[in-house]
Amino acid sequence: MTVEEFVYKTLELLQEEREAEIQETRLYQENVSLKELQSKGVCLLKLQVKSQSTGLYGRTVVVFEPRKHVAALPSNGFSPGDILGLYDSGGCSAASQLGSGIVTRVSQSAVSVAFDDGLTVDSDSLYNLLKLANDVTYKRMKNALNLLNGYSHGPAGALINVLFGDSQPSSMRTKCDEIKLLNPNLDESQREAVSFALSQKELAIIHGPPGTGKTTTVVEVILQLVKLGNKVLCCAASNVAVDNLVERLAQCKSRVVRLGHPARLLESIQKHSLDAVLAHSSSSSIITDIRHDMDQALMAMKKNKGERSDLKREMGELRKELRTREAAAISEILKTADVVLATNTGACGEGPLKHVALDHFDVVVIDECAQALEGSCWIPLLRAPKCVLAGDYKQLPPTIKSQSAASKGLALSLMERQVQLYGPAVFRMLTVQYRMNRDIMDWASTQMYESRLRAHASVQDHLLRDLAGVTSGEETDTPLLLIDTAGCGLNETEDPDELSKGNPGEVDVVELHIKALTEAGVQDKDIAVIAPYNLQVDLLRQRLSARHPHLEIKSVDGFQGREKEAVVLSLVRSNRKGEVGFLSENRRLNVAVTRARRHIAVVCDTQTVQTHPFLKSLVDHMTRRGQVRTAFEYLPDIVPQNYTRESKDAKPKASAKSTSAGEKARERPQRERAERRKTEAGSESDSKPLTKNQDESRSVDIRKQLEAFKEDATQTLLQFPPSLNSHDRMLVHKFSEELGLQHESRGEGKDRYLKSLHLERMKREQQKREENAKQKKQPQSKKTKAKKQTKAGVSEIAASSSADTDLDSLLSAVAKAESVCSFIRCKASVLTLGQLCGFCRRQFCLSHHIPEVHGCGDMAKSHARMRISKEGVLFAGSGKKDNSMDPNKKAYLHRKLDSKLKDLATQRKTKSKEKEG
Ligand SMILES: Nc1ncnc2c1ncn2[C@@H]1O[C@H](COP(=O)(O)OP(=O)(O)OP(=O)(O)O)[C@@H](O)[C@H]1O
Ligand SMILES: [Zn+2]
Ligand SMILES: [Zn+2]
Repeated sequence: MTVEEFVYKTLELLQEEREAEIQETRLYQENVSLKELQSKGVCLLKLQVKSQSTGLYGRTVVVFEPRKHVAALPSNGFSPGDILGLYDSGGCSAASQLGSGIVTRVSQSAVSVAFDDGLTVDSDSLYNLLKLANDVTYKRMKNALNLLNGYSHGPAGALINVLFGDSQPSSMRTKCDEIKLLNPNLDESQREAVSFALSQKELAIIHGPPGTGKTTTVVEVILQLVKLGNKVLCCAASNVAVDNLVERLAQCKSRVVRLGHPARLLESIQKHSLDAVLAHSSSSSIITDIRHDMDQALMAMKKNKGERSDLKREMGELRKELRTREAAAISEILKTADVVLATNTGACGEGPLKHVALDHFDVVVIDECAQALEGSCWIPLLRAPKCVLAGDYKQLPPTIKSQSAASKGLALSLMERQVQLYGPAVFRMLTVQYRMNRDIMDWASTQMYESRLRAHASVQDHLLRDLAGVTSGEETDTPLLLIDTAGCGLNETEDPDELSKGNPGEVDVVELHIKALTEAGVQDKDIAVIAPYNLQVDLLRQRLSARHPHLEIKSVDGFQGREKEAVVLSLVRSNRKGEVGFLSENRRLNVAVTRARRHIAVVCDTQTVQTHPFLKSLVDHMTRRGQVRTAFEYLPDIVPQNYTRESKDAKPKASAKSTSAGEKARERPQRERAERRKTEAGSESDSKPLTKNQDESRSVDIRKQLEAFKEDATQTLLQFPPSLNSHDRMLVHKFSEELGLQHESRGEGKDRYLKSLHLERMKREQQKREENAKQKKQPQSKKTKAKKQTKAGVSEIAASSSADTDLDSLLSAVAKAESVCSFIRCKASVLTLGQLCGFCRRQFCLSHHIPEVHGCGDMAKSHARMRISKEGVLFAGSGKKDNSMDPNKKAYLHRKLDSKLKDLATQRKTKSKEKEG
């Protein structure tokens, strides 16, 4: 591709992207409810002011937090440097904007925003924040691309030729194999990368997979370049990455200056910002004097209307003087600095860099290059004859709104384009990683990095149990844990209006696993919970944030560049079609998994996600190298899809019926087919630990044991030895569920055993216990847990006040209960935007209408299960196949199920009548 073609095409794609963004913003402001905006992560509603202060060179910094009863902010796409509009809680229309500011910090519980214009906020009011589209970036990219197109003389001529394939990259004549490293700890691959970067004449790429010390290497490259007398311009796509480099370089005593709005910089970095350096420079007192004079002139202008024109002239002169003085001071500062750092777009020619010559810099270093639009890289690139690009194009590319622009090439980063153009001749890969236990690393290494990664000895075997204060146990001894929800009916949400996806059942499992980890002594702050969907992130936060305030719960994209000791990944997707949505982006899964240092737990429906080969490779890896559990082990009361057990309060007699011999006989052939399918799928790849035959005979064995136990009325307990591996344990659970046997795991580690109890025997026991309890006249029913979370509903109010027979107060209580959300302590009005829960028939606001949120989760789940069994999915593992199920058979099952349900209902009615009578 020629420069002209590239520029032409990129400008067009950027335009398309820009239009998509504008279109989206317009949609937001016109048709979409604020609530929806919030769920898309572009706005935050009804925030209160936590604090406001003057800081940051005269700017007002306001910290916003959610209202008192909300534990955490909804998941959002806000990051430092974003431009936000401020609105009162009424809306987000352009007309009602109170001001705009820049995000300085975002945590799970607060957002800090710096406002330029002395704006003050009212600490009693509620505010909305909306992310504003920012066309400054576009303008700068467009400028740079146009400059690139017409580039004739400037320092980057030879570099441009290389980057467009017009001339081959070359290396320096003087070899520098005798570099004295400033950091003696660099490993072989890092040294090689440093020496390669120094010896290349125009282009060097450092490919740094997760945890391989890319920043460490880039810092060494920069320090070496400076030692050789080079002036370095160092850029990255994000403010965070730039600040990280500033911090590391400053530690090494190099003279650094950070360009950019001080509000966008980390506090520890601010002293290196141009503003701060300027304030401490020798010219600063003169500049302060001039500013002072200007302030006085301004005051005078306000007072003496008559002398205005004179004062105006004076102001003009002062302003001009200020500008020349400042320019001289800035120029001096930039020229004496060794390294100037900025974001790609911050390195534009209209900013402070206009005060240095175009050929001032010798090398441009771009970190995180794979996360930047190529257009933005051209802003700094035109300023030097050589560039060093660092990053990992196997992680997520920049976020692009327009799918079409992305697929037409906008998502291709400069780094990846060069690797495609020249191959190994222009890059060195870092191959020792300092983060992950090798069992975690191996999957990513094989799938993404040609099996070239090695785990450093300091991390290769590290486990959670090696952390101070953490006890050894099943959870903390394993680097890989797969919690399989297949066949457990923990389906993803199916709201067609909701663009995002959630999975409340997986939230339950994640909660229990977090509990196990923290009980073993792992600290909240060392655990990340990652989900690919914002809705799931919100459900997880609602459940976990209050109890674990330091637990980070984020989307995959929000975790790029980070690491945690333990990562719990909820993959969310669970559906009969095997749809995996944007989990199918391999790089997203790569990022998610490679955040983990010592432990990763993946909660997923293997049946659904295995339809995608890359996801399947992860499941296979975890099955082979790690522990596998089924969600049954976590949620003992979930019902497998093959086994229709009625709701808990029904009588045991009915339950015996539902596993009648006739029904079992009908299920068996289907189950066998499913098993066959499973082993066939396993044998397609060589990934299964057991051969097809071994696997089959193993499962037949276990099944026989369980069946024999069930037939034998003399036995009440069957124990399995602790030596059972995790796959076998899963089989025990699966078959026990299918046969209607109660089962549980007891003990820890080696002492662990699994026991199965005959369900009917258990029920008999329970019945006895219940009868005893009834005789003791226990008034409360056991199952009030769900109701506890909600306010007294209409029916309960009626019950309590009918005692007073005060009809008026009853009516007003009912009216009130109907106008506000029924969730405890929530005061949100439901008059216009309420949602009726189909299970408890109460009105909830949009934050609380999801059954799982307000306590109807169990009912929703059993409802969903019911529907699934109606639709013909009758046993674990049948999720995909049933499309091809014989329609006659399906109809038959359908009728059968309906009549059974009717039976149960009449049984229950007569039972309760008996009780009353
Ligand atoms: N040669 C080395 N010897 C020992 N530890 C190292 C070495 N290089 C890097 N590390 C360690 O590895 C971790 C990651 O390093 P660094 O911060 O440079 O990587 P990064 O580039 O920011 O991360 P990533 O590689 O994920 O992009 C740090 O804790 C660092 O101390
Ligand atoms: Zn409800
Ligand atoms: Zn509510």
